[in-house]
Amino acid sequence: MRFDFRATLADRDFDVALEMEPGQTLAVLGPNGAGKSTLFAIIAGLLRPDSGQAHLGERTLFDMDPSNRAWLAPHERGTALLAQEPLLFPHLSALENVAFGPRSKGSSVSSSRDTARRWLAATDTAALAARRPSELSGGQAQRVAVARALAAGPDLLLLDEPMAALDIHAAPLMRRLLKSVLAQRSAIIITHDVLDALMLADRVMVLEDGHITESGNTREVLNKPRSRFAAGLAGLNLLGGTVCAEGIETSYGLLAGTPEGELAPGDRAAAAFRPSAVSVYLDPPHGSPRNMLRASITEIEPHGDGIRVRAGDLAADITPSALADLGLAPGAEAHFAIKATAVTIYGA
Ligand SMILES: Nc1ncnc2c1ncn2[C@@H]1O[C@H](COP(=O)(O)OP(=O)(O)OP(=O)(O)O)[C@@H](O)[C@H]1O
Repeated sequence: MRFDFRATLADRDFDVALEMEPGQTLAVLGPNGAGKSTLFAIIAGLLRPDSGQAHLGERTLFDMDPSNRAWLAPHERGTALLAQEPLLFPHLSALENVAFGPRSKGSSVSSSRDTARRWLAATDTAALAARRPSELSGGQAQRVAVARALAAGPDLLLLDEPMAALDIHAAPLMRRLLKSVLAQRSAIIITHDVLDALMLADRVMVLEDGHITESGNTREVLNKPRSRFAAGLAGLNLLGGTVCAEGIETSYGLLAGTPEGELAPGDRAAAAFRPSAVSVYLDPPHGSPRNMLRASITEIEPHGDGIRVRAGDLAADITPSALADLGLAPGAEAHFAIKATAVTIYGA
């Protein structure tokens, strides 16, 4: 179902507009306090915005315009919210939890239970039907919660970090389950995980300080991020600057790279490159490559099997033995070499 939404909420500095085509899954990414939960609360009818309106298919979820005011209660909206924690009714069995939605929509007891059994089967939890939530593992309870959300037949599914509370064994199972249930279904998923965005979403939207800073096709945004936040998620360095004849002039120095799309001198652009493509030297090496940026080291931290060296917005991945050889420490001036072939430059 088509969904359009626009809302402002002054005391949270929230101002967001978005549109979704039927069957699309949108991933919402953003740092803590960006407004992701606020977005869901307004869509689900738990929070009133100051202005704006939203439509889901033919239904007006809310319209804050005084001349046209409309407000649907949460249970009338056709939305279902799946929280980080499963939030199942503790006194009901898994089957009764899942049957609750259809039952409260007026289905008979037996037909609600049939629907519940179907969704328990679809979420691979049929064998757990008689158990209470306290008798389920975290992963099992979250799968039952997915069944409960879907059994209500929502037109828009809201998933708030559904993998966050799961351990490393349960998360891949849940991801696979969501991949199958989200196909052809309108859904918005809040996530901090780039893998979820890539596997589950058609589009991503980056929310920062209550405003959208970037949105678009998932692969495109992660391959060519324009916001620092998306670049961080994609594991890329992102430096902004101005296009010049040799490449891009950044605050760290000139960077040559491969331009993508039409770029003219003077245009604002971004340069993206992997930290693994950056080498660190205390003294500029002889026969130095073209891209040599000078910066002061701000942090040194473990990263996977290696070491990540940061200098402001620049990150380089080096080996522990290189760190020992170089004797790097925060505060030291260093030279960061980046092969031009590893740098992509595109319009910002
Ligand atoms: N109940 C509340 N009353 C007033 N302000 C709130 C309330 N909840 C959140 N805020 C504020 O609204 C802004 C957005 O918060 P929100 O919880 O929507 O962010 P979020 O992106 O979901 O963050 P997180 O990733 O930490 O869950 C923040 O400035 C936050 O302090």
